[in-house]
Amino acid sequence: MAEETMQFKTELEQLLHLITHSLYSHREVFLRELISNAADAIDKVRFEGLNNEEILEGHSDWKITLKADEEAKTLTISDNGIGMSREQVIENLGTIAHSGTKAFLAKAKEADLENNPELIGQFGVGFYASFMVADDVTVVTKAHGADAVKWESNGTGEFTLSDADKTERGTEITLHLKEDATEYLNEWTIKSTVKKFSDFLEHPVVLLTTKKDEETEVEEEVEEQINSQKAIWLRPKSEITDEEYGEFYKHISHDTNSPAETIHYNAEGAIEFKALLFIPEHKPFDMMMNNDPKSHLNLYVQRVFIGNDFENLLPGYLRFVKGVVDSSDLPLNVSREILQENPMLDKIRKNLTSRVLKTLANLKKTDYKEFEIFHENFSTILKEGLQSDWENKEKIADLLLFESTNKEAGEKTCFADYVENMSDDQEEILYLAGENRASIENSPYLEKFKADGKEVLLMIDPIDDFVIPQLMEYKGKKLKAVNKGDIDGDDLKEEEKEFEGYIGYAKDLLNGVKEVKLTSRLKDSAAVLVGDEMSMSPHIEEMMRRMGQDVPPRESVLELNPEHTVVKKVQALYNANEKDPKVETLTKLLHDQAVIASGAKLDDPAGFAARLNEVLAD
Ligand SMILES: Nc1ncnc2c1ncn2[C@@H]1O[C@H](COP(=O)(O)OP(=O)(O)OP(=O)(O)O)[C@@H](O)[C@H]1O
Repeated sequence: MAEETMQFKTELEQLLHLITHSLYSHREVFLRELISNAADAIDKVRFEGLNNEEILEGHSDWKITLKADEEAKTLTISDNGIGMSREQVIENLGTIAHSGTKAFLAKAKEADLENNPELIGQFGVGFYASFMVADDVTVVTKAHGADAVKWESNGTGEFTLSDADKTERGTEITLHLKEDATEYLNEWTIKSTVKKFSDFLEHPVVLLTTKKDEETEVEEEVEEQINSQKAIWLRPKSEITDEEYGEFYKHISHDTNSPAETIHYNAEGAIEFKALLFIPEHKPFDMMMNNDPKSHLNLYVQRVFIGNDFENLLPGYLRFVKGVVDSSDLPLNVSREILQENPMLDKIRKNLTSRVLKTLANLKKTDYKEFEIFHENFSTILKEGLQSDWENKEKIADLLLFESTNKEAGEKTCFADYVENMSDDQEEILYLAGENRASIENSPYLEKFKADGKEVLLMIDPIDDFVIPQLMEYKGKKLKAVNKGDIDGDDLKEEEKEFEGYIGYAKDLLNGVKEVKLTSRLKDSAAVLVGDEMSMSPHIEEMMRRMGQDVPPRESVLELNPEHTVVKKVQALYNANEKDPKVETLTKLLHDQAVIASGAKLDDPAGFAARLNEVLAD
């Protein structure tokens, strides 16, 4: 096929511009990216070869080869992996921008890219990192059953494709190094960079150098393996340094920080596997950018990489956990679909889940400060487990921290401490969910409990209102939202007789109110709206409306404080003359203020303003 010139996709062009113009420091990451692509390509062909040996073409001496040519100023990275067909080259290296590219571009603009070159890896733009060090890149590649093809570009606007005469499957990437990047021709630099980033890679990384035989003066190529190739998760814990764990974590997570916790163990017994898991301290960028609800641990079977998309390896609510699971009990030569169904995976999941939860519980006990950082970043995700993992509900609940009426803003407590501090006569765990602490800490819903000296948990994470009710109870104590349903001892049946007429009037007058009653739950406030036990809190309804979702009309109970001057006044006015227009104005105002205090929005703010002005002018 004739030579063909094609345009990069717009986003890729922008990306390349950024890479070539902004990235001068930490450029060594290009080698990590290219070597990791080569390793992925080998994993892919090896995996496909399990069921279709033909594809291997008798060529499975897996190897990633680096070769520096001082004269030509080129560094070549080659592999005998899966290779690419012409169509795949066009797609992968030019026209399809990975979903993360846009996000990367947005982030790169605001971030100081020069000091954060890790962004390159975090957004899956790996191959293009080549242009940090090269002004011209050539890719020659051949896939099984396809013709070899050559891709070439100087990273500005377009790339060319032409035929190539490569005969063996695999990919060879030649970087023509920029004048200021020739250090990557240096043997020592190459070796130390590979050691740093790719030492644990399962496949050998070899360096080809030309050495002159001192006696014969004949030049010959020498091949030297430069990575130790020891899968870190297979090595004994005692031999692994924190740096090694840290580098490996960064490699698989694309995080730039060290993990909060490292979990490394061998499971033995009913099922045998090795796991190396990391709990991050902060949310890595990729997690902030996409909302994938699944976990992605890397699954190996007898050291062969199988994939990172096995949903039943770890539940979605632990998706912040990064790591590797390697099992020798799972069958190797079956399709991914069949493997996905294997009941062993469920056993592994149970084991991993309980290990992660135990580690978090231990972190909470031994390093509360570190745990708080973890909680700040990941508790919203963790809470999803209250809904989906009934078996571990209480263990998850034990890991949750909440603000409370007994603590200063920002200070947290947990269910266990709450229950510990409950007085003997208190039967329920009380909580109030809202948008933020400031908007709920003076809420009328809390008045009675404050007066009685009872602690109320203040739940200000938007997910709380959805998931906390699912917990139902903790250590036998029922959970009770103080703005929903009845509360003990708030009935004022006797007094209600006196207010009977007015209560009936108010109920008929007000929209969205299914019942009006008197309450003793209020001390300073005049009125409050109370939802059904199972209803959503008004602030959640508000949030859903803002997201364009349908919210069914709410029917609440309006509770009035018979001790309050305004309530007394309106009742007296009603008794004197039920047609007095002030009765209507004041009743609506009582309702308006209860709506505002509940965190909901007024249906008719202009009407409220008019009513308020009427009263003020009186
Ligand atoms: N050595 C290679 N052999 C075969 N295919 C390759 C090779 N290098 C890159 N590719 C293909 O090109 C695609 C794009 O590579 P690139 O490094 O830009 O992103 P990625 O590897 O998918 O993402 P990430 O870098 O985050 O892992 C790869 O997904 C792969 O399909």
